[in-house]
Amino acid sequence: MIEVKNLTKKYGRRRVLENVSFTAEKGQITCLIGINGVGKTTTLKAIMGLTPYKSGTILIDDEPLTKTSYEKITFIPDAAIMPPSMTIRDAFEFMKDFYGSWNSARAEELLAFFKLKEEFRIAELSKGNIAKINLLMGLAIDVDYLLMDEPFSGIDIFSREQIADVFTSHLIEDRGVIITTHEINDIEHLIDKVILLDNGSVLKEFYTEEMRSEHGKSVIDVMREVYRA
Ligand SMILES: Nc1ncnc2c1ncn2[C@@H]1O[C@H](COP(=O)(O)OP(=O)(O)OP(=O)(O)O)[C@@H](O)[C@H]1O
Repeated sequence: MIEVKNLTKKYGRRRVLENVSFTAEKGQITCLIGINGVGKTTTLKAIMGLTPYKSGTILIDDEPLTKTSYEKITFIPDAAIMPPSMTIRDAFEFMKDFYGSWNSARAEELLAFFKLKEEFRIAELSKGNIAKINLLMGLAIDVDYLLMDEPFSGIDIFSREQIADVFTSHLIEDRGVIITTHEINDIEHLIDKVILLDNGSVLKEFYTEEMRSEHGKSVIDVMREVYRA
């Protein structure tokens, strides 16, 4: 489990996260939702140790982030992560050399799943295909937790559907996933847990199934209540 407790972060004098607390379990998809600039990416970066924070605790399977926890967790950003001059084949070779836990068989399977070819060059990929390659790179490392920043943002409906299919396939296995989004429509059915953020604070944390069965509300219903209040 990933536990974020009372995370507070400032950029200069500006407070961008204020006592943010939530948990994300293994085997579940947790979604950080909020409009642009509420602090979703900053939260993911703090979990990964990519940005310092003022106060708070972040635990991964009950332990603070250390060199060994990096074997447990990976971050999939929303921009190209590989140099544009590389082909997908070069990128695979790079990842294989860099990560002991690179799973070549899974990478090949994902490449076929997304109907991409090894000879494609990163520079030539569309935004949707960049998103697929990023997802592929993250999923092909054998880690327990995946953090994904806006995996569905700005890409066409068919690519979204393909990416969504990965979330319901064996390719995710029993890993814990945290994704950020400001558009919930297409992915509501995939999500186990929701964290609603606003102005750097958690407004509400809930399980989607519980919300549906006990209160008859969808994520969008709850968002309307919370954000319009
Ligand atoms: N390096 C930085 N220096 C100063 N301020 C920053 C920096 N990075 C982010 N911020 C500010 O911190 C706040 C939170 O940014 P963050 O990127 O976490 O938001 P977000 O919810 O991920 O937004 P988006 O949906 O647009 O990606 C924003 O107001 C942003 O302007």
